[in-house]
Amino acid sequence: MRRVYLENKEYQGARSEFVAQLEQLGALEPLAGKLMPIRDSLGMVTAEAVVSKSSVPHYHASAMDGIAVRAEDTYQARETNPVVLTLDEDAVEVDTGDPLPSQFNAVIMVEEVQFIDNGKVEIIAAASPWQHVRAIGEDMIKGEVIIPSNHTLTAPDLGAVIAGGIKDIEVRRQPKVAVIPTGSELVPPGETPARGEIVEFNSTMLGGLFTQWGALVTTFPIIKDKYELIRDAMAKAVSENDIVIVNAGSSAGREDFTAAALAELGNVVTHGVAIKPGKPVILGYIDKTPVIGVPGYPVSAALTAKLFVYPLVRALRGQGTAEGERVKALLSRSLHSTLGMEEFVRVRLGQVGEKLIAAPLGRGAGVITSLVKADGMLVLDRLSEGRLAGETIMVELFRDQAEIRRTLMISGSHDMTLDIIDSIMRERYLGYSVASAHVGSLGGLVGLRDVEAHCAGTHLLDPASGEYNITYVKQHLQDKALLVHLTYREQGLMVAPGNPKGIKNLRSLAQEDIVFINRQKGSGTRVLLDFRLKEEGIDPRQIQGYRREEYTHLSAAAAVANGAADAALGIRAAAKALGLDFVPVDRERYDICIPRQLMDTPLIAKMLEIIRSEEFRRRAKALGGYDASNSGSIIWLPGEEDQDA
Ligand SMILES: Nc1nc2c(c(=O)[nH]1)N[C@H]1C(S)=C(S)[C@@H](COP(=O)(O)OP(=O)(O)OC[C@H]3O[C@@H](n4cnc5c(N)ncnc54)[C@H](O)[C@@H]3O)O[C@H]1N2
Ligand code: MOO
Repeated sequence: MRRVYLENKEYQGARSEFVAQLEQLGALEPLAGKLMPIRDSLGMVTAEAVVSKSSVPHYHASAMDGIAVRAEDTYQARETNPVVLTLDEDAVEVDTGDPLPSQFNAVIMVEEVQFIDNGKVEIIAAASPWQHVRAIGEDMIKGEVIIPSNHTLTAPDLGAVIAGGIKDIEVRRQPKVAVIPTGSELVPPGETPARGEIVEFNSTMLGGLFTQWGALVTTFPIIKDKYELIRDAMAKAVSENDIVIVNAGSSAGREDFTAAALAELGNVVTHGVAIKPGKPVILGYIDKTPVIGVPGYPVSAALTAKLFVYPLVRALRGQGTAEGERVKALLSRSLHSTLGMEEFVRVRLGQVGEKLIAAPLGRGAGVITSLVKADGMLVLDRLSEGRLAGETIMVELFRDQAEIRRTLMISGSHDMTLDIIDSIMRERYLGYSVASAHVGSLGGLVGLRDVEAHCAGTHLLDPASGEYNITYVKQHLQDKALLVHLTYREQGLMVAPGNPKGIKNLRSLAQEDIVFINRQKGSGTRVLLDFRLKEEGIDPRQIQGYRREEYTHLSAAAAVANGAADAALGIRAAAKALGLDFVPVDRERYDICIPRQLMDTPLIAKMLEIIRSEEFRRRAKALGGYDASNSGSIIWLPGEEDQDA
């Protein structure tokens, strides 16, 4: 019998309920302390306050190189009335850190002392008592608390503890967390997966997160989707660990056993929370050990670990709850969300003038690279159906803002050469990078009106003139922006290797035995196709598959590669990437539109330098189908006569 019972609990409520039940069991008490050498304690949490065993300094010490004196002897000293002191009687030479001889109470810096003959010195200014002296206990006093309890130890903390005369301190035992990867389709890292098999990587990612959070991680070998195996692994893990994570098998599939096994051995508090991704998460415990079933998709796994496991690790370590830093940002494009679900969206961030712009990354729960690229994460409230482009949203930061200010935000149409700009930027200017927010050519230009990116990539053909981009920039940005050329790229028909159907040109698409796949309306490629069909007098209705649409060059290429279509219009680089043949149709101009007010900013200057470099041209050419020989030339400046590259 297949029993499907996924709840849909509200997130905050589900988390509080789980934590409350664990607290009631006494499962979240901070772990006991153990004595540990201070040198090994970085990042550990103190189990008790650390009290200084000695004062620092433990003697009155000279703070400067100079002479120790009795302040009273110097009170009469003036420039007009120098006081002469006899060394080894009224004064004694000392160096920084030396004990201050007991008969003295002040130090005069050597620069202010005039050495004269016969062991005499002359001074021309009065010294005040205790000047340039580090008195006993200036830093810490014996018996004083140097480090409080439940404090996460930093590098200066370790120094201070040693200065206080202490070698070993009581730090909390690190929570032991077991990670059990499950799934019959999984193969260990390094093996080549057959069709239907997946390389197991979640346990490495999850283990890494738990290690960063201060846990000691044990990773189990891959457990097959067999009820008894999962149950037994869970039982073993619980007996040896403080927290147990079972990865995958959390949902409603025929081989999803985690919840049932947990129910047999212990208690399931919640199965299913209204969050996206991460919905099928399982929260429960066996005896006093929390057991969390995190979903198999990597983004769901990482997110549910952060939402539900991180607070437990912190509690066991004796740390309070932690909230990441949140800042206001403007959304670069509209996002829809499901009413009733709290949705977490990874974003790239860029600072454009005064505005922080958030560009959403891929939302699929299986897209682990969205976590790799993310600068932060935003939450779409469960009571909202989405947010519009330009709305202010709160973003939790993953990177510091200084780094974000070194990010060039390019919106508009995506192109593979933007990745080259990013690579060169990172190689030449450490800490700098490029974030691209794909909103389509037209969307990019419209966004520049409100300066929501530093620049935008565009390849919009004006069917009236046969010219690229200029009309559109004039129309949407008037004299507020200029156009810089990036590259020409070849558009053509992507066909199966060897071109088995003998496709020669656009006219071939009208043949009965040819199945085409199109790009979405509004894309530059679609505009180009329709323009050329009209030019050649081909009726779209003659083309089989004209109404089937793909959204990117690569997905159109993939449709040809897997036989779903015989041809698609796209750039040569996409055909090359998927090993397809290519029948050239046209060359289109891809330019970058830059708001005038940003022309002199360092990020734009760096980009221009990069796209004018030989290296950029060479790497673009290597992609196939690109001609960047004029990259960086100014195509159009407002107020000037139109000109072409
Ligand atoms: N009918 C329904 N189907 C699904 C639902 C649902 O509510 N009803 N939920 C979907 C959601 S949301 C998620 S998330 C996934 C979670 O599924 P499971 O936790 O059962 O995980 P699996 O199906 O076993 O795996 C999903 C996916 O992730 C890959 N995976 C698993 N473990 C690893 C690993 N250690 N390393 C790398 N990749 C891993 C696995 O191969 C699958 O591709 O269910 C949806 N379905
Ligand atoms: O909720 Mo699932 O975790 O989106 O992929």
